Amino acid sequence: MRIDFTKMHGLGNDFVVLDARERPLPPVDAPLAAALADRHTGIGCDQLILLEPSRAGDFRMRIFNADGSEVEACGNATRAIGLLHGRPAAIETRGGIVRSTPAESGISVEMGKPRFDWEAIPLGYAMDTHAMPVAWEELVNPIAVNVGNPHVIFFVPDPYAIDMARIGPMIETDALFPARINVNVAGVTARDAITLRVWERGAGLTRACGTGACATAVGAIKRGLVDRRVTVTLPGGPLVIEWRDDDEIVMTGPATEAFRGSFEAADYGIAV
Ligand SMILES: N[C@@H](CCC[C@H](N)C(=O)O)C(=O)O
Repeated sequence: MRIDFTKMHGLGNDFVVLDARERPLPPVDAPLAAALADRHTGIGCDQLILLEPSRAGDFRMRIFNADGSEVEACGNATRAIGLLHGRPAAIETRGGIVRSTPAESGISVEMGKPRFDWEAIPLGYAMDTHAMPVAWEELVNPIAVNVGNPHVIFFVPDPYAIDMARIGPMIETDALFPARINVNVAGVTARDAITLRVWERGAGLTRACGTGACATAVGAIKRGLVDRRVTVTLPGGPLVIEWRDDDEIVMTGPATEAFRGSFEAADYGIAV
């Protein structure tokens, strides 16, 4: 049995998309997701996206990191799936319903409302999440926010001076974060501009992270560093993030289909 996939990306954060909305597929579990995501022995991606029918929205989007872990939210994948769908969609995720709409400059997504309480991040114990009294080497006093998935944000003079490949995994797996965490290092360059790099939970350094851009913009607004509409520039390019007065975070940016293909189920140990 051959299984079709679509390879997509948002600013270079790349996805293998399996579409089970119309026709059921064999179950996807963590080992299968990790095998398909492997860049040497599989198709290769930062996240595997599985689309399924939903009662709560137009369809459900399940998100697996490259290490196989299933997670709640993915901003760039939501834009990619919005592009694939071709019209406005209410998309059910583990993090809640998100709404994508085609826009002049790509796809806009209503990502939901941020949460700042320590249990919602989640943290391992009670702490002020707006100015956390913690440090990892030169990374100090972060802010933590959950935008569907958990993020910690450090504001630094130059994000490109931080050795993220070394310090990112240390923070991601610190006991303070029982569900692990996405690690953002951000530099504010103007009232409407932020430079950002992200060490993603379960995927490592990616070219872009949509939820990271949302969390960082919200964190910078909370600290009074930027205005409520800001361009966040990642290694892969810019996203525009607005934190509206009704508390909703709106992300706008590009999404791209790279190619379509198929694989033999048996090659990945899928019994049919
Ligand atoms: N690349 C994504 C985030 C994917 C999930 C994340 N690694 C997590 O574990 O929460 C994005 O664009 O938001």
